[in-house]
Amino acid sequence: MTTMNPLTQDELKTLVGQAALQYVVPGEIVGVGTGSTVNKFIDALAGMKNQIKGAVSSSVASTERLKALGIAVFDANEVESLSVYIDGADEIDGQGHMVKGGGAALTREKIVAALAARFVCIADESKLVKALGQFPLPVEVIPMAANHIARRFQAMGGQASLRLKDGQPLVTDNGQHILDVKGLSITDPLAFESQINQWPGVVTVGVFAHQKATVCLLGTAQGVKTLDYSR
Ligand SMILES: O=C(CO)[C@H](O)[C@H](O)COP(=O)(O)O
Repeated sequence: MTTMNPLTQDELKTLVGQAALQYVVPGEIVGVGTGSTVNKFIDALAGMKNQIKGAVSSSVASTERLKALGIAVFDANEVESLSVYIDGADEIDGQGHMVKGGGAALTREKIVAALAARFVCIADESKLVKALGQFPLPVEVIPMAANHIARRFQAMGGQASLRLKDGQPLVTDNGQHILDVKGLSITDPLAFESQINQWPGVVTVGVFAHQKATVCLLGTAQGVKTLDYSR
């Protein structure tokens, strides 16, 4: 008897990246997220580039990949709305609320997601959680507010650290910094997102509850599972 090898995380990402093509509307512009799972989607999208008008991208990295594959990239200001936005997540719960920003692109991701009627999340099954909060929460902040915001998180039981790259504070595509916050309990994602977004100096908090997923294509050992959050 032969035993089947379980799929690697990379293979699961490829599976869901390809599965997301079914949500791309021919003739339209598609919203494209950021990250290693989205990279698989972008590679698959290249196979249907002649059937779409192009993409609106959520990061410099995704823009470069799209352009390298011959897919036209539009500025978000050039589009009024999108039928669909496709992106990964660091965590997704049973209601479609997500934590995002592991790739530091959360602000542009939220902007492009806000333009779209549907958010299709693509993720391997390790991202599905009962409650958000295990993955350190990314928060994009104005640099001069970083320490003040870190102290506010500390007062609510979190530990915030400035994300570094090559020993220096990481600078986002928007010229800002990222705090990664551990130890938070996010029991009400909608209320939490609204609360943190009001703090002076917060550009974007990485909880996506107001722009939650409509559908999640989850890569599992049994294949792609579709979680529908639209009802
Ligand atoms: O929010 C993101 C980038 O800011 C990504 O969607 C998230 O980090 C998941 O990335 P990956 O597909 O590489 O696991």
